[in-house]
Amino acid sequence: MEFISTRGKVEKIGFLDAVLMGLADDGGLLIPSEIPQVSASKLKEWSQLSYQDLAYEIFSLYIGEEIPKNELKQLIAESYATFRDPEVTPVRKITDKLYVLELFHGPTFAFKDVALQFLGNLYAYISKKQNEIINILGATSGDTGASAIEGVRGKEGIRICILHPHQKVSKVQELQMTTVHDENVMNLAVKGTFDDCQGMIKDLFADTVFKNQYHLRAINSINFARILAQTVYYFYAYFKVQNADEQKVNFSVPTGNFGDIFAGYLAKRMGLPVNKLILATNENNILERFIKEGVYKPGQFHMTYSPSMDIQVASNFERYLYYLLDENAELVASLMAQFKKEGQITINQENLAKTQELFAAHGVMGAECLQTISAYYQQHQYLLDPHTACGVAAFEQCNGSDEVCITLSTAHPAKFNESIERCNIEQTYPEQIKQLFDKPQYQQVVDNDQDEVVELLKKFFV
Ligand SMILES: N[C@@H](CCOP(=O)(O)O)C(=O)O
Repeated sequence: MEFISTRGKVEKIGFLDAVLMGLADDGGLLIPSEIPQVSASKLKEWSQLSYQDLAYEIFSLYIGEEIPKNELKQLIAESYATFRDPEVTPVRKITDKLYVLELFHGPTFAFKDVALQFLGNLYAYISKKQNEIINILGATSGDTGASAIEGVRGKEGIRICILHPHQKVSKVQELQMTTVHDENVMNLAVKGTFDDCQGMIKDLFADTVFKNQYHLRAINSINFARILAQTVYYFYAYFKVQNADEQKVNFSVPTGNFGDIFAGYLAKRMGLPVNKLILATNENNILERFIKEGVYKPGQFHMTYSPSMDIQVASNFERYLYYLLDENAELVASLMAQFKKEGQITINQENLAKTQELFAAHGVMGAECLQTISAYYQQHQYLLDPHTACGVAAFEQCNGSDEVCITLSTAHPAKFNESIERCNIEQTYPEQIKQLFDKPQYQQVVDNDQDEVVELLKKFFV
């Protein structure tokens, strides 16, 4: 399998090089040169597999011979041995129409662990095998940071710096990142928004001289390995809910950076018979507006009950755009340049219709989010975190009467007690989260200033 850039200006590279490159050197995003196709008979075989065996089958399609079979199996086994549920990502039936795919059984109680436990181990593997320096630079609106740090903390040959928006993540998210006092970890709290943090790291990755000199590696979903690992649970969950009366299966996906839902899109393109992808978001609803109106244009930033989705510019939108525009890299490059200059992309009616055939969207406002948490707690004794609540509210808006829906539960409610308390629900923290409150924090608060960040990175990355 070879990888190319959405902007068409990068030579084809293999999987491991794509992982190391992170953001494509031409500023685009890496994607497989062809999407592997999975036949109906293969899907039937796969439906019987454990999570780990399924991950092995799917990863192999993209990794080929680059990692020997036994070593890949070992990497997968280690990555999912840290999960608290033997199924890794179990599916719970809530009603006849609604299933919840619990993605929060990993070390940091968020879906990011599913990919980042693997990517952390993969980086350690590459560092050892190829003697590569791995200096990770990432941006987070709360979950990715903690999960990436947990994935690589203490690992030899790896350093990690995470930028998060100061005081714009939940207390537990902040503690998960900043109570880590390992020598290879640096947390920068930027006085700005997640978009500022993501903008900064994207600029630094696009500066190929700086990137290569400091061996910058990505853990955000700009890295294709993240997307790949996240496709696995779409297959796994689909197989769990396939029903006797063969109702269509939708997925409702809380999303900010378009990465998780893009993984679902990729699964569908590989041959998984997903019906509709329901995009759930909050007041920061650029993606909802794109799906409903065909205009991609950042709006006003809002702090919400679901801070991980407080994002205006969604990284993976470019990957979708590439496929929507029939893999026309030149057109993608010119539209992205236009976006940089004019701050907006508008697609034509034909492409809007294509988008709406596959996606539905609902931006869930604060009151609706809290109402959904309360209602599901009272009626089904199931406590949703605020992001999952947005997913469930979007399911209620967008699911058809002859369809079932799997909502991705992206995080454990204990990560967002600020919102849960507003519903007058008292929850018990898992022990790992309770302990965080007694630990000292290590972070540097910095201005929203790229030069200041660069100076700190130069000292930290060797
Ligand atoms: N919601 C994310 C933002 C970063 O997204 P990613 O999928 O590109 O890592 C977070 O919680 O940090």
